[in-house]
Amino acid sequence: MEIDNLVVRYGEKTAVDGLGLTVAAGTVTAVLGPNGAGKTTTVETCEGFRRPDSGSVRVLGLDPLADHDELMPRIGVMLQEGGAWSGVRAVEMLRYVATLHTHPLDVPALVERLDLGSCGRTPYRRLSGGQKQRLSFALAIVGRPEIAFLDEPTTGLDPHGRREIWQLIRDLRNDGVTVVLTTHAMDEAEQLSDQVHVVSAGKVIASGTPDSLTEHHTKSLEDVFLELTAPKRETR
Ligand SMILES: Nc1ncnc2c1ncn2[C@@H]1O[C@H](COP(=O)(O)OP(=O)(O)OP(=O)(O)O)[C@@H](O)[C@H]1O
Repeated sequence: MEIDNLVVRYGEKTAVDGLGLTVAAGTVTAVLGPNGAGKTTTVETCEGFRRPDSGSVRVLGLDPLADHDELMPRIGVMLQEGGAWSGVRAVEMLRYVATLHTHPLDVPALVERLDLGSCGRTPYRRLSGGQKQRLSFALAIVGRPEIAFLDEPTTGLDPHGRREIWQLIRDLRNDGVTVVLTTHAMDEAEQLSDQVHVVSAGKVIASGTPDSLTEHHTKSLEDVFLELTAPKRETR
């Protein structure tokens, strides 16, 4: 995936301001940044949900807007919220989405791994936050995507759910799937990613492997992040 000099505005607000990054196939990339840095907007542009004001985005060599129909079956998307109809039952929704794909994952196995069995007949709107999160993850991967975009995949999960999702992300990488995730959990980025990009005010301000950014783990990724994104003080 390649993003080059991307600019996305909401009216007067420039959410993404000349952002560029490349994601190598078969790797896990974490996009970190303070609230409002432009991560979700960038990812949504890659998914074809937003139109760039300038710059370009290529995903699997395709333009997310012009090649939308060709790209959509090949990508998996986990949004920060939503993604299912409020009245639909959890497992029904997963089964339905599986039928839209040619070679879906085995739904009962996915239900078991993500512990969705006990809430399988619960309407989406009545699921707990963690159950919604696990269902959204399942919906993103059930179609065996070539690239999975995961927006804060473990926010609100208990430690068991978090570890299960981490393992599933590792399994995706082992199967050759490219994973792009946004997260505020520094341990998650450190544990899972091959490459980290730190975004601030709509631009990439640092990139590297967790090892290089933490200077061979002599610092924590959280300290590196805090240094990089500290508000600038006026000097007189
Ligand atoms: N639909 C919208 N209309 C207007 N402004 C928006 C819209 N979506 C996002 N923004 C603004 O664009 C900026 C970037 O938002 P974005 O959601 O991309 O950031 P983020 O890095 O994902 O933040 P967070 O970590 O809080 O999820 C923010 O200032 C936000 O208020």
